[in-house]
Amino acid sequence: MRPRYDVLSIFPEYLQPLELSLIGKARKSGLLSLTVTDLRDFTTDRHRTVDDTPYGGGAGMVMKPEPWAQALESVLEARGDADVVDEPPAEGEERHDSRPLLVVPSPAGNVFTQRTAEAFAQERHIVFACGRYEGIDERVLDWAGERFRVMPVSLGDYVLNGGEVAVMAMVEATARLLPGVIGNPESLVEESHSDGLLEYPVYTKPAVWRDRAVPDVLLSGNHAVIARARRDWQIERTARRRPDLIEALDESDLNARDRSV
Ligand SMILES: CC(C)N1CCN(Cc2ccc(Cn3ccc4ccc(-c5n[nH]c(N)c5C#N)cc43)cc2)CC1
Repeated sequence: MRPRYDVLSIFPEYLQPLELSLIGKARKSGLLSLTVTDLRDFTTDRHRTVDDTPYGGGAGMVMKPEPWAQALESVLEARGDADVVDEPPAEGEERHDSRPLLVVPSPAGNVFTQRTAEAFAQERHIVFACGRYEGIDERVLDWAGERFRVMPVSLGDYVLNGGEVAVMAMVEATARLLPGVIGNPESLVEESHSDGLLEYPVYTKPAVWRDRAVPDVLLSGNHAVIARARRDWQIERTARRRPDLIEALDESDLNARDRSV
């Protein structure tokens, strides 16, 4: 599967860093397709207006619905597989919903986590709608629900000025899970959050740096003991920095991790 990601924004240049590094290489080697489109290309007035005053009053401006509908319809037409018919579901399986996923970054969205990134990495086509101002006219999300699976998503409990930063993070967190994007897939296994715990501390040469030595256990060559030490450091670090994650892991889960070392 070659996933397709479309990003709609009034600041397309904001997404240029996605042309760099591993994601840029993945695009160039055809592991994924990423297209960024300027929402203003779907306006009709000479000022290329995308916003207007809010009904009901209040501070700020709201993004007009029509440019969004035109842009989203254009993305659907460009899919080129509009006539794709979903294969009938196998016995006992749910019917596959081939509608693309429309991710709408929002302070009011469900929080994006590693689980969300893993789910996104299974998607054939994701459209990311970067809002600005006070947000997008709510009717757009309602209208889009006829053609997309609509998912409001928040990067976290803090306020940004728009959706672009969130989309950068989501695309990176998702694309790095795709086969072939990260050189060594092993490095995906022991990452923070991949197993519910924060990752262990890492060290490299020199063995002693500014009077600080690498923990002896890492120089022992005993892989079972090293693995055990790393697990202990993960649990200790998680308990100290993210006790909420420890609570989310039940006792048997933690013990199972210990047994697996
Ligand atoms: C009372 C009245 C003056 N209040 C005014 C502020 N309102 C909340 C409000 C605040 C900022 C923005 C700016 N903005 C526009 C599109 C957009 C997309 C994502 C995010 C965003 N922020 N934080 C995240 N984790 C996000 C994600 N993902 C922010 C966005 C939009 C909306 C609440 C009402």
